[in-house]
Amino acid sequence: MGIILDGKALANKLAENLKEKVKTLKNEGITPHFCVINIGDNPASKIYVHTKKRRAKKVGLIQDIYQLPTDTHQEQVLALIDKLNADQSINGIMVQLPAPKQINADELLERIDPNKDVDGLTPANIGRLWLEDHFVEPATPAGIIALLQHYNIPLVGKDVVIIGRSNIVGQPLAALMLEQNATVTIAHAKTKNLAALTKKADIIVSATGQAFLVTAEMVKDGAVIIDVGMNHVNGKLVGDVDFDAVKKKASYITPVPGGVGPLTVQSLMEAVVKLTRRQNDRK
Ligand SMILES: Nc1nc(=O)c2c([nH]1)NC[C@@H]1CN(c3ccc(C(=O)N[C@@H](CCC(=O)O)C(=O)O)cc3)C=[N+]21
Repeated sequence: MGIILDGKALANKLAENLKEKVKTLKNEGITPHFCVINIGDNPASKIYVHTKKRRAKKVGLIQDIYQLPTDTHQEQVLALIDKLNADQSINGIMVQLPAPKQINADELLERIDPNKDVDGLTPANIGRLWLEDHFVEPATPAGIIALLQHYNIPLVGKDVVIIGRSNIVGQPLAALMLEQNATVTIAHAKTKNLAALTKKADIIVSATGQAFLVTAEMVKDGAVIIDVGMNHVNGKLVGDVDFDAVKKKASYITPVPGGVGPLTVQSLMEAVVKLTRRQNDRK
């Protein structure tokens, strides 16, 4: 029976440490200040933005939310990003994804000053990630690495299968795990035989948005299971993994909710503080 990787508990613990760090900064006259740009009324985004607001307040950060209407023009958002880039009092900027159809999200991300890139999603910071010379990491991958570290689950030499190749999860997580000397395979919708890959994996990470994608038959005895999925099934939040069945075979497994999600938000807060310290020439 697998041990539950309690992301919520770890996020709370890390938040306490971060709060102390922020206090120290405040005593030096520095209060980390970041901005979230949310375009339109995606219901999931609304929830995340509020979760962040709560967490930011708890840790002592200043967070501004720029809620823009669904029909906002690309140029308006670019102008806002330019303004925030130039504003010395702002330490971090992020654009909540997904954005409405008329918006070119890649162009928005490219416009963010890499030094203020809380999400680590600008081309410069994605490049630095693969060069193993990074100062900020995308939040969900950073949270997953923190979770594995906390439970003393090593990555060196492990066979990892990541299902999903998104810019915000699969790809950056592959870079971070490779950096820790794991052998990483990224599977995706066109992968020929997913089960053949996952059956051999020491660690499986699923980030697809397909409920019940990962079944017990696909999992090796003693594997570590990280579920990044967020799916609503009959009004209930579930991940990509058939949790009850897979739990019996896994050595460790993350629940949904209470697993990777809370650590994503915590990692964002950590990134804001990291960037703030860096902008003020602190290690
Ligand atoms: N630019 C950008 N950066 C992101 O980091 C980003 C994004 N866009 N778009 C969407 C995804 C998703 N994401 C989550 C944040 C919190 C929870 C979270 O706190 N989940 C709770 C449950 C929340 C609930 O009950 O709905 C949990 O898993 O326990 C989940 C997912 C951040 N994302």
